[in-house]
Amino acid sequence: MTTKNLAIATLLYSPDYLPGTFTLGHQLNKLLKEADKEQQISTCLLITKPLFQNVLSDFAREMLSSLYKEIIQIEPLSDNDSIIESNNENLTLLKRPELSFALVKTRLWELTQFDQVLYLDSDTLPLNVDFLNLFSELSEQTKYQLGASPDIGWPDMFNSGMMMLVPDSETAVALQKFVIDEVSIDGADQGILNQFFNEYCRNPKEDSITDSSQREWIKLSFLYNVTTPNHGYQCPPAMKHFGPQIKLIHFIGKNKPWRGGFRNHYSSRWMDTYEEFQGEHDVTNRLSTIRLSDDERASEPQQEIQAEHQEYEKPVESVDQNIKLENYVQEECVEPSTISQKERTQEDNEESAVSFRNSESQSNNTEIQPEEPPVFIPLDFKEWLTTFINKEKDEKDEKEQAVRMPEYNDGANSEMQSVDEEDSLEISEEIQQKEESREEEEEEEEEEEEEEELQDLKEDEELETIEEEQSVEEPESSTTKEEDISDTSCVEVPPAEIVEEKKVISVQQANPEDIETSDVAPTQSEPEIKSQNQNQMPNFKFDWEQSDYLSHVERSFPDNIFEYSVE
Ligand SMILES: O=c1ccn([C@@H]2O[C@H](COP(=O)(O)OP(=O)(O)O[C@H]3O[C@H](CO)[C@@H](O)[C@H](O)[C@H]3O)[C@@H](O)[C@H]2O)c(=O)[nH]1
Ligand SMILES: [Mn+2]
Repeated sequence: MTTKNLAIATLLYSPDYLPGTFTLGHQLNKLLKEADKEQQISTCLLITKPLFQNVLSDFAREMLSSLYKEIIQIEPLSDNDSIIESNNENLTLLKRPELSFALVKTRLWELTQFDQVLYLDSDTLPLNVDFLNLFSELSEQTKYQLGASPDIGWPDMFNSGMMMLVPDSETAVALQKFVIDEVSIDGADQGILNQFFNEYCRNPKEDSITDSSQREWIKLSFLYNVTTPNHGYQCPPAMKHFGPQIKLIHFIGKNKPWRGGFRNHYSSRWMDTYEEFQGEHDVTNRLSTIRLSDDERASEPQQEIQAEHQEYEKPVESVDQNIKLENYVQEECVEPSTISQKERTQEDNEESAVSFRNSESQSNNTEIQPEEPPVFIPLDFKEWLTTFINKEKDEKDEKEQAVRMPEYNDGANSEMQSVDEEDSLEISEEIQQKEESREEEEEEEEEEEEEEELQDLKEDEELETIEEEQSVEEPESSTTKEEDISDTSCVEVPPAEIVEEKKVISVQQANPEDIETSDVAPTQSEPEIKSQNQNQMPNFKFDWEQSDYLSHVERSFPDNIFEYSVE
């Protein structure tokens, strides 16, 4: 009997998913060791070439290389731009423009050095060794088959965040041709892969593939890819029943556990694993170069960093024990439609900023400072900026760093390029002027919005008891009272940032003067405004996002991350 070459693979094409990629790699190694399958099953990371070579720091590259046995650098698909263009309409419905590039998952079929591959999104977390049973369950899998669990959004389709596949060059070619010829249902990989492998999604008339009838989706148990959040009406009792059998959890949607936008039993488990990874890989020492602005230094986040350091010195345990599975079943499964988004974010921020780790100090702190929720800092952001992103080029010229990208999706060059310095400065001034006048407009708008929100809040309170009975699709939709709730069952109400003009900004070293000004300017530091800013999560772009593919990737960060200076 010949032994099969098996692999578990994941994908990374932008640095903001690094925390997921690190945590997954760490967890995979831990579980493979526990199952004594380190030698039998390889791990590999598919990473885009420009990201690996030009964007990531040496430290990040080394870290990834130590976590994954193979680092496979991939190129965008040929015709990437036209593919993105043709899928734009459907992707807009999904409201996840950053996923346009996820079609590159079709390159998984090129990994013919392996006989079978288990693909996992970077936002997945295997919970125990049982997920490895997939290899024995599908030991007879053929190249025509794809193993995956149903998607909760449309259960006749599979979710493409966990897939068992048999790499095959012919399939890879056919699939990549299919991507060019067809429009994906969701504008990204999940749609197209379903259209290719899943008979429910095939269009016999338009289907130009010769042997498409042989292709087959093998429906796997949902326990192998339990997606969260899940607001399905069956979720609470099902979670109670099936919860202990879950093998892998998948944090779908825009809010990822490392972004801190939501919190439940599983995001806490993810956070514990992330901390465990950091503790074991000495990431905290790298973080010590972070310098906060004077104002912030005296306040909570700095203490939080110190607390983090102390935390890593002792063995990591599951510290966030106050969020238990039962709580998840009772509170998190059901959409808390009675809480307005604003209140929700405020709550989340208070919880997150106080500390994910220190549950004791959490209650104290929220009691002490109920009026002033501390600034929420996405932990990972500090790492991207200080540790994981190659900042060398930028540091040469501070002015250059202040250059703002001319237009969203502008300058779509096929190669990663650095902006010409002089041009950049001219553009910078021009953009700065535009930005200033837009900021003024935005301030006025914000004031109006504030008034509206106050009104909304009152109405939300009145509606509270009625809404408790109703199931609403997504948190974002719960505040938009103008929308007909019945319409939201399928189509999510656009969050503020989608409607808003796209903001384009480059990451720059925080200018101490700016920080002072912004500290003085009360309009920006009002807790209410901060909370509002976080709700809106505008889309920022980094200087290095000038390559062709990265120009399509939208960013969502809270405004206040730019208040931190970095040495
Ligand atoms: O900016 C990004 C976005 C995605 N990814 C990678 O691509 C994967 C897919 O993106 P993700 O945010 O995980 O998508 P989901 O929220 O899980 O959305 C669903 O829809 C996507 C588009 O069809 C599918 O790729 C997912 O598997 C499916 O679960 C991630 O896990 C990463 O591995 C990046 O590296 N950078
Ligand atoms: Mn995912």
